[in-house]
Amino acid sequence: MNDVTEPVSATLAERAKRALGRRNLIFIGLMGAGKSAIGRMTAQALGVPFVDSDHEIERVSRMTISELFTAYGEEEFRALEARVLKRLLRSGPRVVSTGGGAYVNERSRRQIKKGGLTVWLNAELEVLWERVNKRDTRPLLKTENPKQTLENLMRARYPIYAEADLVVLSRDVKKETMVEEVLAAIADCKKAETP
Ligand SMILES: Nc1ncnc2c1ncn2[C@@H]1O[C@H](COP(=O)(O)OP(=O)(O)OP(=O)(O)O)[C@@H](O)[C@H]1O
Ligand SMILES: O=C(O)C1=C[C@@H](O)[C@@H](O)[C@H](O)C1
Ligand SMILES: [Mg+2]
Repeated sequence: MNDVTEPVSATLAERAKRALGRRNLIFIGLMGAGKSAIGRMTAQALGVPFVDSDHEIERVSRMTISELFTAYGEEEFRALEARVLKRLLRSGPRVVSTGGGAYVNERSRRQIKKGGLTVWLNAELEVLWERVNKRDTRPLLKTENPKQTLENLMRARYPIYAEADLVVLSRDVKKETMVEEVLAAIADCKKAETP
């Protein structure tokens, strides 16, 4: 238990950093929720390193996510994702943004839960669709009706994402506002750090 009273002058970022301790902050949520964009800015605000599992997978494999799906299929991609996450989560504190399907995979979910505090960027379909329909880099949305596919993924995944420690509603507000809400959620989080 941390029963040290925070000085009134501590900024939101300082309070969040203290609450996070040595844990990682792990962003989860659907494609377009803002895990990469908001994750990077949150790391800057906290003054801790940022890593993005999709980017790290592309770096180590020297292939794009789309190429990996085409060459090896989703199952192999998930196995690689789990291996990369295990390494990224080894030491904290860091901000780790995951790919949209990572938390849905049992092996990765176990590692993520063990690896730190999870924050789900929860977003409505229209918000996600507006963001993802501009690019065709997401292999799971290369279907006849990608908006319907996105809705199906929401139905299947939202009950699982809901297991996160923290939930922040991702919507069309300034990214800085999103970061502030994430920091406030961490600062108010009652989940104690295990030694
Ligand atoms: N609050 C916001 N307002 C406006 N645009 C946003 C906001 N948050 C994120 N975006 C934009 O939405 C797009 C998708 O965001 P981002 O790439 O961070 O999503 P993601 O959750 O990492 O998706 P994926 O799972 O596909 O990696 C980006 O262009 C990003 O700049
Ligand atoms: O939602 C998903 O399953 C995915 C999301 C992306 O971040 C990538 O990890 C990949 O396109 C799979
Ligand atoms: Mg991303």
